[in-house]
Amino acid sequence: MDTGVHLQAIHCYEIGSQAIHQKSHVLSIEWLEMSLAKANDGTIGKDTIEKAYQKAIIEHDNTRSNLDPLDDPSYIYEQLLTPIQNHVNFKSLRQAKKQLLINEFGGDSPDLDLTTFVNYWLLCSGADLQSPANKSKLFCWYERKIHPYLYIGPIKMELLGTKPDIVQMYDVIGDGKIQRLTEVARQNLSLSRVVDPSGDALSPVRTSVQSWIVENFHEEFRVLPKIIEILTGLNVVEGTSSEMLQIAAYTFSGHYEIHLDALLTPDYEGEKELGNRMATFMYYLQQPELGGQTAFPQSRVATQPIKGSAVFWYDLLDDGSVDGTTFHGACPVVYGRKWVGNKWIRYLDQQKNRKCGLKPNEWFSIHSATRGKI
Ligand SMILES: O=C(O)CCC(=O)C(=O)O
Ligand SMILES: [Fe+2]
Repeated sequence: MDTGVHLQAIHCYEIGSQAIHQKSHVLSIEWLEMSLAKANDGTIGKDTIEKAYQKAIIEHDNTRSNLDPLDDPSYIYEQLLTPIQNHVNFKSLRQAKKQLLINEFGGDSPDLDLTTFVNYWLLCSGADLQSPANKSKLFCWYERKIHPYLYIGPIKMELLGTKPDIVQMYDVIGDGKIQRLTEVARQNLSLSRVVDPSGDALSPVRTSVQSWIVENFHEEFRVLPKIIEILTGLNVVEGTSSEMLQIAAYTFSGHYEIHLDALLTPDYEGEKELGNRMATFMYYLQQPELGGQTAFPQSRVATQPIKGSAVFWYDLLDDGSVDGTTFHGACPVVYGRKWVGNKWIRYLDQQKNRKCGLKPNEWFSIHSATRGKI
């Protein structure tokens, strides 16, 4: 959305300088870079900006050196910037950082590393991180084959990323149902929590409100899990093979930093009986004007929160172990409101329908899965 209002070099400088005071290192460096890029507008001397910029880099690197890298990666870059800045092959620090992220990306490590974290923010800012080779594997199609129902009403599906596969399905829920779901959810909203080892916790990592809907209690919603069964080929029976429907709403700046949906605390309620969260089917129920994408750093894609669509991916590998490449996060909403509905599908009840893979921990491949593999 272009509002037609543009910041001048001096504005970016002011913001960058404030950010230095507040020790927001990433922000200060990026705003000062922006100020440098605009310096020709003559609103402030280039030397002044340059001085502040060097100061920001030194402060960043000092902080970086004194910190346990996993302490709080969100306000520092994952590497010292001074040596990169001195590297002759790069025209700008911004370009160097991007290249480093891309070089370092792609390892199989299931751990949340800093690159994953930074890529989340890059994706949220609209960066295109998919290589042409990646993109050549993507496609979209009308799904008509996986269930007889779809012969009459095929569903538009799009493979948006691979490893892990991320599929968006369009027009899977209509405006009437969306309105009713949000009405019912509103009666019972509370601040979102995250699952942590000591139980549920409020956290700045997740800033939204949410409520749970038992679809079975509402005649009008009973059809919803059945539709998900048709679309995914999985069993989606509430309480047996899936959880209740979680509705969450975000307003300005609301976000959910990268996380795994699969549960890592083995004695978490319900996990033993139902198995872990095997797959996520997430509806977009209301579309913000700007922001609010869902970023998948490993697949290098951010899905757009298009109302009425849903995003689907597997959180576990074939053998039931957690797929550490499924880190994802809700990007901050910049303007407007966003509502989503999460249906988490559990592992154990799927065994009857699902063919085992040939390797012990194979990745699920969604387009072949939806074409009848499972
Ligand atoms: O809102 C989104 O885009 C993602 C939400 C999410 O990942 C979650 O609730 O687990
Ligand atoms: Fe999630």
